[in-house]
Amino acid sequence: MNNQELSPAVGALLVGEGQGEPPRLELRELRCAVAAWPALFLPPGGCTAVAGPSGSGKSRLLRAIADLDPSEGEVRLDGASREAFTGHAWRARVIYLAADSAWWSDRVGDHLAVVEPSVLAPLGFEADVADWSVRRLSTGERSRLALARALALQPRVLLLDEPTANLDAATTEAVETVTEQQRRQGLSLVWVTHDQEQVRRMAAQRFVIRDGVAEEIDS
Ligand SMILES: Nc1ncnc2c1ncn2[C@@H]1O[C@H](COP(=O)(O)OP(=O)(O)OP(=O)(O)O)[C@@H](O)[C@H]1O
Repeated sequence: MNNQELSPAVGALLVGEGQGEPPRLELRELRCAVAAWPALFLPPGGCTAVAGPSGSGKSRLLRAIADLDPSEGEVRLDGASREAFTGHAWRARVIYLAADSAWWSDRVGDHLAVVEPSVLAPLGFEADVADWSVRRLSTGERSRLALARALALQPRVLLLDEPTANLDAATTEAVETVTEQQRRQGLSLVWVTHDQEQVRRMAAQRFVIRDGVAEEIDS
């Protein structure tokens, strides 16, 4: 088989293999109950966008990568197989950020591993947000604080499920700025969005789920 016969994703995978450094996140033949992702090569600091019709399996695939749902296939982090991690250790490094975040205590600060002003301030919060009640949060505040909560755990990969769907333009920009900052420090992102302008701004790689299969499309 020559390189022209390879899908773009598999081609990138082979290029990455040749460079010696393992990808931050690598998928081979990942399959969950409703969809499959044949190949993904995501470098440190990289961002892959995922689109597809409602119900096509975007959330389920992200949950499968995070090991929140059962799946088959190979998932690697910095070259290490997911099987080498406990579920808890994997999910601390590969965090799934749901579109509708769950909160288990009424005090915001109880959810933050650290109160990090350099993350909270660009998202529009001061450190006293730790004392806020979760019940008072608007939808957009919940989304932004869920992002801050995830970043406080210093993940290696963040799986973002429509993180700006409920946000206005200014707040969307704040989320993109914070995630860009984190990418410069090596955080890798898989970003589900229907916003094509956002895809152009954020992602070098793009996948679309067609007939239950994530296919790479030209960037
Ligand atoms: N726990 C579950 N058990 C069985 N089927 C499920 C479960 N969760 C989701 N599904 C189904 O799997 C399919 C894919 O759902 P998923 O939430 O991944 O879609 P999506 O592409 O993220 O859609 P949207 O853009 O509307 O959020 C849907 O048909 C959904 O009804």
